[in-house]
Amino acid sequence: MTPARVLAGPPAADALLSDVAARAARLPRPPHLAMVRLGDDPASVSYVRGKDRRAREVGLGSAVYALPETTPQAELLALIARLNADDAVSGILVQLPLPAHVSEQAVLHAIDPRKDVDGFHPLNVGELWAGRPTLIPCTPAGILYLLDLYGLPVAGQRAVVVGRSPIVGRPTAALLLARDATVTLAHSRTRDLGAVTREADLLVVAVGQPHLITPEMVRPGATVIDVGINRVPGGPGGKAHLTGDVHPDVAGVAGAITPVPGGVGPLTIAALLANTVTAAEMQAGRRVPGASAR
Ligand SMILES: Nc1nc2c(c(=O)[nH]1)N[C@@H](CN(C=O)c1ccc(C(=O)N[C@@H](CCC(=O)O)C(=O)O)cc1)CN2
Repeated sequence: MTPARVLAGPPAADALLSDVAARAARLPRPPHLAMVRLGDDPASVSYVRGKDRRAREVGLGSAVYALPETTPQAELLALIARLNADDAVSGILVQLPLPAHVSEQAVLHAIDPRKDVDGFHPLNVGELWAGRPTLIPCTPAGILYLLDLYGLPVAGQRAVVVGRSPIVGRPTAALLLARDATVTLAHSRTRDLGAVTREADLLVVAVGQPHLITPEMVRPGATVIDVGINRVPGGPGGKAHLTGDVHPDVAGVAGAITPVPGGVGPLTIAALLANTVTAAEMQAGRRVPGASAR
């Protein structure tokens, strides 16, 4: 069997970002993204820094509110209320995960749904599941953009999503359904996972378990989207290295596959900036909400 086509994330992210820059330039003022981070978790620091840098590169305004890990929930909610009320702010993002003393639900519910560029507010979640256009979580939006850019079909495909997280698994299933795929959502209690994944024309894996998906679990020729970002020991110089939820040997069976790193990850940031421009367009009365679920 010929090795799988590699679906590289960076060129797809660049294509999306050039569209973001063009749309931002057509607005009366640059869209502005406000990001809130609590604590100094190295991965969160790096992701927020990447979002801030990319935002500025494409002509968006960006501000990072880096708060101590011990910040009381009430203080965080007060900051969100100020950002909600500030007309200069187009989009608000609170980087996850949050420290244990802060309720993720309280925080995500507090963000104005029109500025919810992560698509995590229950109103936006509900609109997505209803199949209506709305602000869509960034990794799922990035996955669909990647599939479209590489010309891979979605409508009518048997899609299996492994993982039911609110950030990736659930919204990806909703989005694939909105795009007319036949969707199965598998999870940690799914019996005979291999039998389920072998049914997939399109397999999306987002569980955070290194190499969970092995070649015999994949239908020959299937498209495999690996969302796992696992830091495991054994990299050069004894350092940790990144690996996905999909075993590298799956590339010998699949028709197309995303690498880790350099697959879906870069699309997450590009999709966030696309959502920020969408939010700004909506606020400027230039766009019907979202218009990107289908
Ligand atoms: N408020 C949010 N919090 C989190 C989200 C989110 O969408 N909104 N997603 C993840 C983290 N994340 C963005 O925030 C993110 C994850 C991975 C990447 C990425 O580019 N990954 C690279 C590898 C980078 C590395 O070395 O770690 C890749 O896959 O090539 C970007 C953004 C959780 N929190």
